[in-house]
Amino acid sequence: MLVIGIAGGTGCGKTTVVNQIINELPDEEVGVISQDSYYNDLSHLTLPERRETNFDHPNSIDFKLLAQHLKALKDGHSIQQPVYSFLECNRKEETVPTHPTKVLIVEGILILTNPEIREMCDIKIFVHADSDERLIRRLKRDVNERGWDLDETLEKYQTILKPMHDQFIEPSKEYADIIIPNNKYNTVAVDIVRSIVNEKLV
Ligand SMILES: Nc1ncnc2c1ncn2[C@@H]1O[C@H](COP(=O)(O)OP(=O)(O)O)[C@@H](O)[C@H]1O
Ligand SMILES: Nc1ccn([C@@H]2O[C@H](COP(=O)(O)O)[C@@H](O)[C@H]2O)c(=O)n1
Repeated sequence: MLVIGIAGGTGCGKTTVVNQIINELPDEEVGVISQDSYYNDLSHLTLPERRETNFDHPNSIDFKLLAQHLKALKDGHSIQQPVYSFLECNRKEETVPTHPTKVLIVEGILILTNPEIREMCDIKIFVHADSDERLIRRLKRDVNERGWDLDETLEKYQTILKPMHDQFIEPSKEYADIIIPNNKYNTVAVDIVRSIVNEKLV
């Protein structure tokens, strides 16, 4: 199994890049695991308390379970991947059966901050977009899709997202084998990664 780790700050375009890479590739050959599925279970908190959580700190992720699942998939075993609700700020009851594939992409803001996960990635990619681009994209998404208002999102950016990005996410760039500039759509970089994936699939 070829494991590709894809990190980068919120709104840099990780999900978009992943979709461009896997577009038209057979589902049974290429799998995707999102770090978001592995946010800690916060069922003991109320929704208002969960909404106050710092979701950009490495401690917000159950990296132990993620590493365990990656190892199982690499060893050829299926896993039950947790499902996350951004509206509820918590894991759902249901899980998704996820089977081993020839290529596995693991994506998330904090993927390259964890030594054990880094160790399991054959190729480490960091998607870069400038902070103003990322803030604009994030604002649109939080307000239109995730039930936050403008002021809440801006405050969260200043008090959590930016400090966590500077402390944990940006420094993890040094571990990347490939950095994809993504202020604009970068079809050349995506094609290079697609050709690496295709090589593994023949
Ligand atoms: N290169 C790009 N140029 C303009 N908009 C982009 C680009 N890449 C992604 N987007 C948009 O920015 C938003 C965030 O992208 P997404 O892929 O979800 O980022 P991430 O997964 O890193 O948070 C989405 O609305 C997406 O369509
Ligand atoms: N309940 C939550 C959990 C996380 N977030 C934010 O998601 C961001 C990571 O996802 P990207 O697609 O942007 O990489 C992260 O910055 C968290 O703040 C959230 O809004 N709500």
